[in-house]
Amino acid sequence: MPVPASTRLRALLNDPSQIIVAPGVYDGISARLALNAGFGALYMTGAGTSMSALGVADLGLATMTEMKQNAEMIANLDRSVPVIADADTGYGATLNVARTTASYIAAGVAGFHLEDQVVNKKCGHLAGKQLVSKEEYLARIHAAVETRKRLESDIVIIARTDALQSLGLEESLNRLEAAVNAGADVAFLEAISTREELEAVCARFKGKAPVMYGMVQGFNAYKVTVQEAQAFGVQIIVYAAVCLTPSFLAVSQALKTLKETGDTEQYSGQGTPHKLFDACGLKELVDFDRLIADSIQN
Ligand SMILES: C[C@](O)(C(=O)O)[C@H](CC(=O)O)C(=O)O
Repeated sequence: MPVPASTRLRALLNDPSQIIVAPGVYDGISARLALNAGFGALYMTGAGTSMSALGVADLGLATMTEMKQNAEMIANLDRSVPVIADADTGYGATLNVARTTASYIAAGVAGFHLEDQVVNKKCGHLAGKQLVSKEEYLARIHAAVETRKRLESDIVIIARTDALQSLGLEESLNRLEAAVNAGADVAFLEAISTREELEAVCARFKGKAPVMYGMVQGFNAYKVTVQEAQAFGVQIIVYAAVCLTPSFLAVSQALKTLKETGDTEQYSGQGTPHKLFDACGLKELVDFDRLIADSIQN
């Protein structure tokens, strides 16, 4: 029996000398490229899923089913590489959160984060976010923890709070601490923008729970390298936009060039689309097909 991805993620988390670096992926190509680049974990960005699967900005429009479907595809490209997936608010009340947890477990997701925004949420870096009460947030965490227990899973539950913007640092840390006491495994303070905030979350959870940091370039996120994050005590760092930003910029440029010049020949010497097929498993698929054909003939 192969080791479940959640168990692998737990093993990584149990070693505080390691930092888990998870690039944000949102579709088959970005996930394949991140796997081919050798990352030991992936992060399924909800913002990226919303934009790539639905064509809309991250305003809580993606449903649980759409999120789970994307997470399942990504998690099953290489089951030995754990995928941490965005589960937003859990998509409803307690029973919805339980269903989300069960669905993510069945999909092969290794870990997921649950936050305290209202169901019609916004990307964590936008203004005007609204929160549910601490009690309602903790009910979400309890529902996930209880479901995990009933399904005998070890999926990693990451508590995220978006409270920094409206309630401030101390109340945000209190919310995360209560979530960890309720059985969440990891603390994720969303939209950190200063060194003090990053230091404070690491200090509060030192020896109690691993800390996750969301490093989104271009927003107001406090900028750290992987090495600096590790020195602060961060154990998971996710780069939600690392694939989104270059794909947005490069594709926009290529389309502009086609529109203006009527030509795509500047890419002709690059060896694509063949290289892209190779990046997405062409050789393995052809080899498999041949193996079966040979086995029928013999
Ligand atoms: C982490 C995040 O939830 C995501 O969906 O990747 C987003 C990131 C983004 O919008 O770039 C967030 O809310 O921070």
